[in-house]
Amino acid sequence: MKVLDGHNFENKKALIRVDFNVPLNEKFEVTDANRIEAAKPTIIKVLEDGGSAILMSHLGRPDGKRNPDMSLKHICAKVSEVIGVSVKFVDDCIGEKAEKAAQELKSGEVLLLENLRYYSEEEKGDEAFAEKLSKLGDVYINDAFGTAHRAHASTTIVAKFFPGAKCFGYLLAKEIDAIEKVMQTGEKPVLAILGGAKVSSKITIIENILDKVDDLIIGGGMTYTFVKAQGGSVGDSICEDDKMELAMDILKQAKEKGVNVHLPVDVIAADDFSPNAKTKVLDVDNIPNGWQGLDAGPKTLENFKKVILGAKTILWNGPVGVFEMDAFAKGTIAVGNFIDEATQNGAFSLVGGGDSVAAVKQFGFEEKVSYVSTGGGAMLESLEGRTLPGIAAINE
Ligand SMILES: Nc1ncnc2c1ncn2[C@@H]1O[C@H](COP(=O)(O)OP(=O)(O)O)[C@@H](O)[C@H]1O
Ligand SMILES: O=C(OP(=O)(O)O)[C@H](O)COP(=O)(O)O
Repeated sequence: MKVLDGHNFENKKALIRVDFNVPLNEKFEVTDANRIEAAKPTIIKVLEDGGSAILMSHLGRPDGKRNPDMSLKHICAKVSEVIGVSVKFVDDCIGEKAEKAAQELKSGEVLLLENLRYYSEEEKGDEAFAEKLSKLGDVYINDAFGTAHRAHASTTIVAKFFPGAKCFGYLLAKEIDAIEKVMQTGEKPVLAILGGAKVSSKITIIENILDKVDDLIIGGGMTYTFVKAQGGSVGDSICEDDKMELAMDILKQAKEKGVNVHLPVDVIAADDFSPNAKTKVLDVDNIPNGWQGLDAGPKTLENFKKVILGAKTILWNGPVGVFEMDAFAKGTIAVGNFIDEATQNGAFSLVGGGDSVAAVKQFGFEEKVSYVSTGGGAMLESLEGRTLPGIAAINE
């Protein structure tokens, strides 16, 4: 892997693609600086070597127009605070103004460029636009894992203008390493816990990981398609009838590959999809009409506990219940606690993909698992086994 450590940035201007696509409140304040903190080690390495850092990112989806609500100037103060260096801002990312600001940058200084997506050329992966970006730095570093699944000008195309002078930042390297630990080099038994709403959105991941794991826990809304496919009654639970054949095929493939699949045996069922619904514990395959399964039941959690505590490598993607409602969050919290215990016992645990991180943060598991990914879509695509264009561009 072409990592940062092999480079010395003394007197170099490093053009760094970061993912500062962070949430802002109505006063345009950063409400979660995790992605900024995650990019800090790379920026500090460049500065400590005696180089300067030019940071480029997108924020939101302005669709090729200058939208002041999505200006990166809103986050400049936060970046300064996190990095501990006063960050300069220029209200463009290409052209004379940006080039002048980059030129004037001295060793130890940091410049933040305006939103890349103010130009439609960014998302189109336009070569001329990428070349203009490349004029700003001597070296290109990609540290934007959250955007590594996009073949955009700043994440992918720009790399070709830096032959021999491009590398991954520490964050991207850490994300790649975490994925490899689960998918290739992890100590056995390797366990994947897949939850979330629908089978259809996880199917490629399931098929890909069947070759990598020893155990697979399936939870959340996906459960009911598997249960109904095997002849169970799921009542009003979320179920994709058109995916039942696929569910049976997954179970068959798992058997052939020697993967132990663990499905819920009981559920917390509710008479309404609401926080105030009446609830009762029911067997997963005997849910009457008028009731729907919204969380894992007690026997299920006992089973999950054994499997999780027996695992040495754990991947967790997707909640096992409707965690947004307190009444149906217990299963997801319990799974988080079991993963915490397994991690304390020496297992490696990775959480990521989609909105999984939201659940982990809500319940304070961030510090308790080995690694929480900074990428939603990028992690999902990695778990699907796809090569991310942002990663390929550095390796080429
Ligand atoms: N039994 C269930 N019935 C309906 N929705 C569920 C159930 N279990 C989990 N969910 C929902 O799944 C959603 C997350 O699904 P998904 O987006 O696929 O996960 P992720 O984003 O983590 O990959 C959550 O909003 C959660 O409420
Ligand atoms: O936040 C992001 O993606 P994520 O919400 O899937 O983690 C990235 O910054 C990518 O943004 P995009 O999905 O607008 O290309």
